[in-house]
Amino acid sequence: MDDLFDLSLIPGLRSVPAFVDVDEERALVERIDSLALAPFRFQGWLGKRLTHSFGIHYDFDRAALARTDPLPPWLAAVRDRAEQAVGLPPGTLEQALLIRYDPGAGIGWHRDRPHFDHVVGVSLGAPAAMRFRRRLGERFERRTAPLPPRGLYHLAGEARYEWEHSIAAMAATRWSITLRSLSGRGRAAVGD
Ligand SMILES: O=C(O)CCC(=O)C(=O)O
Ligand SMILES: [Fe+2]
Repeated sequence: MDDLFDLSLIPGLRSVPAFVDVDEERALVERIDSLALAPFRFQGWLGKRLTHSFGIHYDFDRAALARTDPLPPWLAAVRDRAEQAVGLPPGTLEQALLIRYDPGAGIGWHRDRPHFDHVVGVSLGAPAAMRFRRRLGERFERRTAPLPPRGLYHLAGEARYEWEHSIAAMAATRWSITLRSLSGRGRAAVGD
């Protein structure tokens, strides 16, 4: 874990700058693009980003969590390495959410659903930045973390639970692999 470093921006936010190499990035992008990516749905709204989930599926329309197709081998391999990189036990990151942000697509301010606990992301394609904010009285305290292509980030603790995050609309295409563990609430929701 020597290459995992604390961005020092927010406790709980850590990164691995070159988690995948250029050849692997190209292969992963091809794999993601070959999936049936669908516009992200939120309470009847269609988002601009395209997504596909494995392992666990969260249906925002029905606010229900359910098990879905297991991670295919190429994705399970990334998941296994990500767990090792951040020091989580094997099999902890049960959900993989694949996203393609075409030009104009981003993700608005949010905290990830309470059904999930650890959040580990891998960035592919165009560089982006993850913006963080947390309310401080009348205003927001803000931080910005770079999301370089091929890098991994880990959100836990304060960065995960006390801060909201967002990504501004992209100018060029970015793909991401977001791996998440289930919280106690999430495990109860899927019937574990
Ligand atoms: O694309 C990313 O790296 C972040 C996605 C995200 O924040 C989410 O799906 O909750
Ligand atoms: Fe998120």
